[in-house]
Amino acid sequence: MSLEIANLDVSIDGIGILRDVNLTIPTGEMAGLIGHNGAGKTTLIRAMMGLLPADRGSISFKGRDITRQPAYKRADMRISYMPEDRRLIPELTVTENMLMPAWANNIHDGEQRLKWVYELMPEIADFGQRKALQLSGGQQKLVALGRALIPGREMILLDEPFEGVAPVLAKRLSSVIADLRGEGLTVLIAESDDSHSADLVDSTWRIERGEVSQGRRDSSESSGLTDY
Ligand SMILES: Nc1ncnc2c1ncn2[C@@H]1O[C@H](COP(=O)(O)OP(=O)(O)OP(=O)(O)O)[C@@H](O)[C@H]1O
Repeated sequence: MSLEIANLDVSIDGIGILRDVNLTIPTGEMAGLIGHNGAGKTTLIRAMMGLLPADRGSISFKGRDITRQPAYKRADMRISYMPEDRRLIPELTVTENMLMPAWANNIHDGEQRLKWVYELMPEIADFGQRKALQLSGGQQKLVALGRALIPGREMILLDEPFEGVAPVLAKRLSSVIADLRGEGLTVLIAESDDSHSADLVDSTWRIERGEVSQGRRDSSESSGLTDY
């Protein structure tokens, strides 16, 4: 098992947000985390990244308890995430933005990994010398995915990657994520509904008011999602 979250409680400013979360993803699999706005997707991803402390419970990655490991250690473990709001540095070029995590985390083969990312997404190589502020929101999402892939070689957490992206670019993002299959990467995709992730994932988890339950795909259901 790659990721194992057990009995996790997380609060923000003393208000309980996540309650008794249990979630597992086997190594190399893709999982969907589906929940409405405010359900707790970002909070769970931030807790997994070590950006929010756990009140109770544990987060383990490849058998190692990382619950209280500081956030910067995630890059050492090759875990990375793509924030919902992209967080590119507008005045830097696309290439500089992509290499930023390599510079910040002493990743020595960053340039080599960048080359691989550019092969995966040739369209972003084409605007590598442009400043991030010159790109559309959807193009910035592609760059943010590429940037997450520089350190994220074991696991990447994608926070609403399709949100606000025009259909044609969302399709492209889906196909890039599908191409990651076979790379041995463990992937979590948070989405408000499963419209883009349904065809990508091996398992689906639903989050509602900070509580997580496992769902499965069922072709007989029009929604495509059924509770166990
Ligand atoms: N900094 C904060 N201070 C107080 N409450 C917060 C903070 N961040 C999130 N919350 C609360 O935590 C709950 C979960 O929010 P979260 O952002 O994790 O949801 P989400 O599923 O990612 O939704 P969205 O798609 O809207 O980002 C919400 O009720 C939200 O109001």
